[in-house]
Amino acid sequence: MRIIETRLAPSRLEFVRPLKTARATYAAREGFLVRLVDEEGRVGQGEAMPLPEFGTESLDTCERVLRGHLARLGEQLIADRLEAIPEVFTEPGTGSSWAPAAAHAVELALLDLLAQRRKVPLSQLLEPNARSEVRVNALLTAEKPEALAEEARQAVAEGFQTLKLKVAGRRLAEDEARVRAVREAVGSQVNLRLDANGGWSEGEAAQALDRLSAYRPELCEQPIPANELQGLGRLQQQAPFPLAADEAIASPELFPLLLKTASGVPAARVFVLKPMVLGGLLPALRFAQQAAQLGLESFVTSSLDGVVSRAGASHLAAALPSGRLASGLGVGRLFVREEPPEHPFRPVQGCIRLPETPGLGLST
Ligand SMILES: O=C(O)CCC(=O)c1ccccc1C(=O)O
Ligand SMILES: [Mg+2]
Repeated sequence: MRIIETRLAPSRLEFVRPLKTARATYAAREGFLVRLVDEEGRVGQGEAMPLPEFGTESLDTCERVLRGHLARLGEQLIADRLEAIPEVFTEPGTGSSWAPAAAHAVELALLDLLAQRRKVPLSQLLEPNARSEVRVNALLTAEKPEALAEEARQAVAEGFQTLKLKVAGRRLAEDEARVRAVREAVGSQVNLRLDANGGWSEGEAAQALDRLSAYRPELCEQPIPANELQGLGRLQQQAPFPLAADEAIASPELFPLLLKTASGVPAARVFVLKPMVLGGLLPALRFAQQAAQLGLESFVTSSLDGVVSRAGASHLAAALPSGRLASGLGVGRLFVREEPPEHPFRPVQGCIRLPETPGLGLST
């Protein structure tokens, strides 16, 4: 394929209310939307929404690198093969300019085009046996136990079977009251996922996981800081339920160490794949396949980004080796307004049913 036109537009998504994690509070998300037009007039869409706390480049670097990628795109003939796509935005010999959000945007727009050219949904370009729907979790954002319980009841009434709750950054007794309130509100059949965003020390985590296990969590994301891979592996050996590495998967260079830490065990039983952080869908898929061969599971989440990225992440989720764990892609309702406003990637009954149209399945 040949790219005959490229477009870059800034994008900003305002949260309905600020989202607090153990590490940061977000009022809005900012990034860029990319459009690539091929020689037959098809339009491929991509999006970059950097999240520097998770190891991506800054907004400024993202724009600079993205403009460079787009300038080079017009100068080459790109083979109509999956393997050819990464070569477009990995400049030979410049390993230092790792800008995953910029790479994600270009990769996604090219994948959208390639899938349209092959006349298949993006999920099937990634994996011929991709599933046709993905289950998603509801992200609960309230702070107090009573408000959380109400939010949880409402999510279950809307059809969500997996709820996710941020923990850490406050006293364990408070978190215990919050987790208990949610469990009591929804009963034993709903999956309750915890996310500490690295907010505990190893000792605190051991105590918290032990205490919170009484409420039967499905898993806990990132109990301790991202760089403590051996500590995470140790905690997982002791923990009464699965731990999930999230912030720890800061770049593809770490993949081998996550699957086998210095002590010989994997860092966790589950891996959270954020395509924006990993530089695209293809590196994320490759990692999930390696993990699955070792009996380790993965699920996909957005990094709180826009419709275009979540559409790509939904196709990736459908292509993963297993769809058992719900994906973190139901965050659209946290934003005041989205672009495009109408799209098929809104969960219905806790499920995103993938469009059958070729490519991403987003109108342009
Ligand atoms: O999983 C979800 O539902 C949403 C994704 C999410 O929580 C998230 C979004 C941005 C940054 C970090 C995280 C996280 O999982 O820690
Ligand atoms: Mg997380």
